[in-house]
Amino acid sequence: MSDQETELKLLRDQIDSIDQQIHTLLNDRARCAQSVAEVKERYQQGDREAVFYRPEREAQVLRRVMQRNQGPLADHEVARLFREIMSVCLALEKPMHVAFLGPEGTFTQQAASKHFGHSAHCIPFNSNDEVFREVESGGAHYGVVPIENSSEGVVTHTLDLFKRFNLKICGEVELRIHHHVLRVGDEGLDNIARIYLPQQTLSQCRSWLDTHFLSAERILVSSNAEAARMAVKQGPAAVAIASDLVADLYQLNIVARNIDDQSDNSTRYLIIGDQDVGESGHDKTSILVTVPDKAGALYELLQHFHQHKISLTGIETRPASPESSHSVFYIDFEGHAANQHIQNVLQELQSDTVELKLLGSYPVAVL
Ligand SMILES: C=C(O[C@@H]1C=C(C(=O)O)C=C[C@H]1O)C(=O)O
Repeated sequence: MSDQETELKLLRDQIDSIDQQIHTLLNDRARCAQSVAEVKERYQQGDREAVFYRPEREAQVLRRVMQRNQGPLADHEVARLFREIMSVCLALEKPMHVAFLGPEGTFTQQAASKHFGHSAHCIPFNSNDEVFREVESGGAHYGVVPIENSSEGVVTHTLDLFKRFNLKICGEVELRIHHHVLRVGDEGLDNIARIYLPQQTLSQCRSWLDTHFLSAERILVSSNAEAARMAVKQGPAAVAIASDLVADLYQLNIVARNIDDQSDNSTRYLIIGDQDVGESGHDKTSILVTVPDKAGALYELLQHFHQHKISLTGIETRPASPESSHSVFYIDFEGHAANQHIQNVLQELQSDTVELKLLGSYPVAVL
C-alpha cells in the first residue's frame, strides 16, 4: 500500500466510525420524534387531528444550530442539513401535505422544499386561490404563497386572498431568485428569435433582456416551467427564462446565468395553515385592518405602534371594495400576539378600526 493509500485508509476508517455514530444518533432522534407524536396525539382533545408541525420549535432548533456552529461547515449549510433531519422526523410523525403554486419546478415549489424540507409531500395547484382553497378545505395541511419580491414589491393578489379566506399565517421563507437563459442545443446566445417568460420574470430581468435581446420577440406565459416547455417544443430559435430546477426538469442547457437585474433578487413566501403558532423568541405578527377613508386615518393607526415602540416590517394599502368608504391596510410588525405589549396595541387598534383581522404570529424566517 502506498503512503497516500495508508493515510487515506486511516482517515476513511475514522469517517466510517463517525458515520456509524451519526446513523445511530439519527435513528435515536427519529424514535424521540415518534414519541413526541404519541404525546401530541394522547393530549389531543376533540375530533380535530393533533398538530404535528411546530414552526416555532423548528425555528428554535435551526437558530440554535447556527448559533453553536463552530465550522468548518458554514452556518447555513449545517442548518440546511438539520432542516432535512427535522423534515424526515416530522414525516415519521405525520406526512405533511403542502400545496403550492405550480406547475412542477416553480420558485414557490423551491420555497416549499426550503421551508419544509424534502420529506414533505408538495402538491402543485394552478393558482394561489386554489392553494388557499385546498388548505381551507383541509385537503392540504399547509400552503406556500408568494407575498413580496425585492424588485417588484408586494404580491397584492395574495394579500387580497387573506380577506376572502379564514386562514392563518404560520411562517415565512425567503428564497434567492436566480433566473437563467435556457435553450435546446449549444448555440450560446446567438440567433435567438423568441423569449418565453412569465410577467414577473420580465419585471425582474427587464434591463438585462433590453441590453442583450432587445429585438427578440417576448412571449408571456403562465410560468417558468411553461416557458421551458415552449423552448423544448420550438427548438433552438426559442429560449426560456427560468431556474436551475426547470433546466433540469426539461433538460435544457443554461446559456446565460443569473440575469436578474438585482443581484440579490429574492422573494418572500408565506406559509398558510389553520394553526396558531407559539412564540419562538423572534417572531412577527401580521394583521389586516379596515379603517374609514378619512384624513389622518393611517397616521392614527401608526401612532399606536409608535407609542408602544413596535417596529413595523411592512405596510400595504388595499382598496376595501370599489363602492366602499373604507381602506384596508395589511401590516406586519415585530413581536408575537401572545406578548402583553402586542396585545395592548391590538386592543387599541381594535377600538380605532372598523375591523381587525389577526392573520397570525409566526417565526421570522431562519434560512
Ligand atoms: C419533534 C417534534 O415535531 C416536529 C419535528 C421537529 C423536529 O424534528 O425537531 C420539530 C418540530 C415539529 O415540527 C416536536 O414538536 O418537538
